[in-house]
Amino acid sequence: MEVCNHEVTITGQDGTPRTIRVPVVQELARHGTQDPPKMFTYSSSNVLNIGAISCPPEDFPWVSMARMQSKDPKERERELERLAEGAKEWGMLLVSDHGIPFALLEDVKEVVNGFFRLPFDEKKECVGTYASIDNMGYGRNFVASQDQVLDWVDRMSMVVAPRESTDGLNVWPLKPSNFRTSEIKMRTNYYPPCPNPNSTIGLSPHSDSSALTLLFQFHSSGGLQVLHKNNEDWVSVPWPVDGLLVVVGDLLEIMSNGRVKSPVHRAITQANAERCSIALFYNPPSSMEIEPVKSDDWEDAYKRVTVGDYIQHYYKVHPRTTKQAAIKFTML
Ligand SMILES: O=C(O)CCC(=O)C(=O)O
Ligand SMILES: [Fe+2]
Repeated sequence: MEVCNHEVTITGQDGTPRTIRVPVVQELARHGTQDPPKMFTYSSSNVLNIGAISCPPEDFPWVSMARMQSKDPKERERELERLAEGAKEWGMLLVSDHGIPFALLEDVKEVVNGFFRLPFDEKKECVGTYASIDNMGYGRNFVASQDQVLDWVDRMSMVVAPRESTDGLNVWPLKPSNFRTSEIKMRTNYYPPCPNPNSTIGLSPHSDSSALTLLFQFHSSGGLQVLHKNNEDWVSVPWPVDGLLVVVGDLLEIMSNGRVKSPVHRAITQANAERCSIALFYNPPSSMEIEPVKSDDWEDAYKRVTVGDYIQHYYKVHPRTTKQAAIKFTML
């Protein structure tokens, strides 16, 4: 079998960058690999427990955009309270009645599927080269060291806003031609089926460095799990197919002075199903300084930080470490 590889630059212990080659998981799946390479599998000394409890949809927080924009101030207020409660307890919530036409979401799926269905060489060719701390372009999830167990995912990431920004625009795929219609910063995650879902992970546990993330998935077969902040249980997110999911990111945790927390989440793999998700990351400009909101009844827990400095730090420690280690950078 001819193996296609992503080229990944890692920084060695002595600080020198080195390029390593990592198999493209979509290609492994396409060739019907029954035994994922060791670099993707957790062993008995390095245990992965993908179990999670299920959560009835009515117990998971959601808000209605329609009610949030209601003419009735009481209804708006009630919905805002639900939003605040959900964000505080879970750090994420589903959004219904979002008003985005189903047909438009279907078009987005079609375009992203169109990209991932291209042969590997064409995908590589039609997405320009890139070099950035946050892994823009067509490639894979972060690789910090050669000893790391790698995630079973291929990704495409690009900076798409502000409009005048040229940062990352060279990674806009040229095919399919309608890929250029969006104005937002996005990352697509493609998780091929994996014959070994109990010893691989689609996306390792992480919190998002963003202020807010908006997530959209193509299949309701499941895959996203969130760590509940109180009991530290992994919970499968009960995510309906047309629902959007809003996730609190680290920057919002800092700005809210810890009133809302960015949740740790992960994506598992599935034996017989592929899955695709799109994440839109919303950040203030990188030169902006953010500071925790002050109030008399809440003790200051975070420092002022420049967005760019935080993101730089996040990617320096990511994914070798836990969320706590990343956000500690800004804690008093
Ligand atoms: O695939 C998913 O549902 C989660 C994606 C995600 O967490 C991310 O891209 O940061
Ligand atoms: Fe995430």
